[in-house]
Amino acid sequence: MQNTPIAFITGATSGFGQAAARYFADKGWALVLSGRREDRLKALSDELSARVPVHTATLDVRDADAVIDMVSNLPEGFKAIKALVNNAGLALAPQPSQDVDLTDWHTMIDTNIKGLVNVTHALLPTLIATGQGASIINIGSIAGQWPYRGSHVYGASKAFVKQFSYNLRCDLQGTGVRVTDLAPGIAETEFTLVRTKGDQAASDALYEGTIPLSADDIAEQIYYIATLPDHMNINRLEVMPVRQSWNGFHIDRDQA
Ligand SMILES: NC(=O)C1=CN([C@@H]2O[C@H](COP(=O)(O)OP(=O)(O)OC[C@H]3O[C@@H](n4cnc5c(N)ncnc54)[C@H](OP(=O)(O)O)[C@@H]3O)[C@@H](O)[C@H]2O)C=CC1
Ligand SMILES: O=CCS(=O)(=O)O
Repeated sequence: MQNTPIAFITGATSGFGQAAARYFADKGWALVLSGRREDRLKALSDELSARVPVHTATLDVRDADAVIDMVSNLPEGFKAIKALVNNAGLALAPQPSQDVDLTDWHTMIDTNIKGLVNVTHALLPTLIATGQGASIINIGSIAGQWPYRGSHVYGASKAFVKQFSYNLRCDLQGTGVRVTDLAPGIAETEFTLVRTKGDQAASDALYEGTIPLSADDIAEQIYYIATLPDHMNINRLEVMPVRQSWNGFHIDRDQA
């Protein structure tokens, strides 16, 4: 266990986080896994702990005190984190800004921005102690780079993730800790079910007739970034499926 690298993954109950937990376990990493759904954490721990050491904690990343408490009480053998995967996040309200409830905007800011900041702040001393080869992998999005209708605060929160990642790199220069903004495009997970507040038909329709990224595709990229040679840092990695590209500008025209 002494030389076993440890990954700390937020949002491990579904999608990218769950796939990353499995991927890192396959490669022999020890795992600290968190999310709000305790039953799913337990099932994942039952599945993986026969192969690698696993510590789980139910955690809402929006709760800064709970994050500090969890990180300060990591059990022996799970303290020397090598890779932090800041993955917990969500989009809400795909409709235009003018039709969105303010609470949905607040939830995205509290989770995607403040939650990611809470976890990063709590783990920075540990990651700096690990030093050379440590990584912070922040899950951004193409929405942080490219505007589209209905992206509003979600895209803006991921633009924060991008710039925070770059700025962290500046401050961590000399510590050996790498920072990456991994920005996926359309990927089939529970993401759209959450975004549409449980509309399975809308979620299915989004992914129908195309080939989106899978959670496993992104897990592989996360692992690739975490295991690069110590002297290499990928600043930002944007990944889309081949069947996704950009839209044109929208022009508002008078009716003929
Ligand atoms: N799927 C996609 O197309 C893309 C997704 N992303 C980003 O990838 C990340 C993972 O999303 P994805 O796997 O697709 O979606 P899922 O909905 O499948 O997974 C989201 C995960 O985040 C966790 N989570 C959400 N809110 C909180 C919270 N307050 N505290 C702790 N955990 C939380 C959920 O766990 P629980 O509910 O148990 O707390 C769940 O494990 C997100 O940051 C998302 O923005 C980026 C680009 C593309
Ligand atoms: O972050 C999610 C990808 S998309 O829905 O903005 O394309």
